[in-house]
Amino acid sequence: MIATLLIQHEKLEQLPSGGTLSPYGVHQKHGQITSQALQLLSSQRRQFSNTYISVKLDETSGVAVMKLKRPPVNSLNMELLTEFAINLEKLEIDRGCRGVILTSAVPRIFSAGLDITEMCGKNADHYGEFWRAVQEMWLKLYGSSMVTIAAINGSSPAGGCLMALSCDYRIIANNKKYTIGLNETQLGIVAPFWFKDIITEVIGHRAAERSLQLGMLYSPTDALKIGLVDEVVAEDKVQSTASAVMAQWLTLPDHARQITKSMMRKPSLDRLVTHREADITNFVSYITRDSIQKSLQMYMEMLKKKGR
Ligand SMILES: CCCCC/C=C\CCCC/C=C/C(=O)SCCNC(=O)CCNC(=O)[C@H](O)C(C)(C)COP(=O)(O)OP(=O)(O)OC[C@H]1O[C@@H](n2cnc3c(N)ncnc32)[C@H](O)[C@@H]1OP(=O)(O)O
Repeated sequence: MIATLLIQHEKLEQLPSGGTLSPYGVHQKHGQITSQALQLLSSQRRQFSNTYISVKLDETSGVAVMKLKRPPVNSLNMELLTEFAINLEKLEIDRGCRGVILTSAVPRIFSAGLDITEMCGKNADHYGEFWRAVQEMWLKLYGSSMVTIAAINGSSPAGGCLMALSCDYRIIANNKKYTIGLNETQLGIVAPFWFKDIITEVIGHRAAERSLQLGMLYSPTDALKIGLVDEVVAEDKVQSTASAVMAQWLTLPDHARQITKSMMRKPSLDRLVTHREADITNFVSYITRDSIQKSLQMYMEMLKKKGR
């Protein structure tokens, strides 16, 4: 028992931020064994935090709450994406964790999507590396065998919406100011095929086509109407609803649910895995176009003006 806990704890030890997805060891430092074991046995919660992600795992329920914490808008830069993938992988291999609630620590924002500054004014190698990190985040989240619930406590455009779409269930706060959707065309860019595939899976072909072409951002109630989210609840009920839904999902045997989830998601995952390198090459050649760089720069200027 103690040995298992020690290994789990080692798996969950804080990794330095900005690390890579390389495997990490499970060797324990001998001098720390007793105190760590005692600490673990007396506590049902484990927490760890990186620069942009915090995780709290409740060992009694087997549910982790993962929060994005990159103010002002949780835009997804390379470091956050990498930390996200590492933390999710750590939870994935932790036997004590069966479900993850994904939410934001930043008021009024779930995530503003990909950090546009990562896609502007950099070189091709950077864009390639960045896109690989975006793919990795998605493969880990969409491919997770755990129950994943998005507790959307703020606006969630583009890449933020993709994260929510990749979860098993979406709960959004009932606030007209919050919007969610894949608005890429409004930036003058195209959502890649796997963004398109996932929104189509969730809301159906007709709604996805309209939504993607027009780069639509929906209020919570409109998002519910088209099935982009599963539930709209009062702002102060988002977390408790997420916990209640999670408890319901976790009443099912993991084995049956996981195989079913995998059956449903495997074709989309395989499509990206098979075309991963081509997708990176495509992204780099697309994003380095002068016209695309100009569109993104203009969009950033517009955002900055609006903020003043
Ligand atoms: C043919 C083949 C095609 C292949 C295609 C391949 C690839 C291309 C596709 C790439 C996919 C892209 C996905 C994305 O996620 S792109 C990002 C899209 N995101 C957005 O459009 C959201 C923009 N932001 C907002 O709408 C708002 O900021 C907000 C999230 C609603 C929050 O509003 P508010 O609270 O009023 O905050 P501010 O607008 O004042 O923003 C505060 C500061 O944050 C900066 N900001 C905002 N969003 C981003 C972002 N996504 N990236 C970087 N920075 C961002 C904003 O400029 C403000 O900065 P300042 O304080 O310095 O002025």
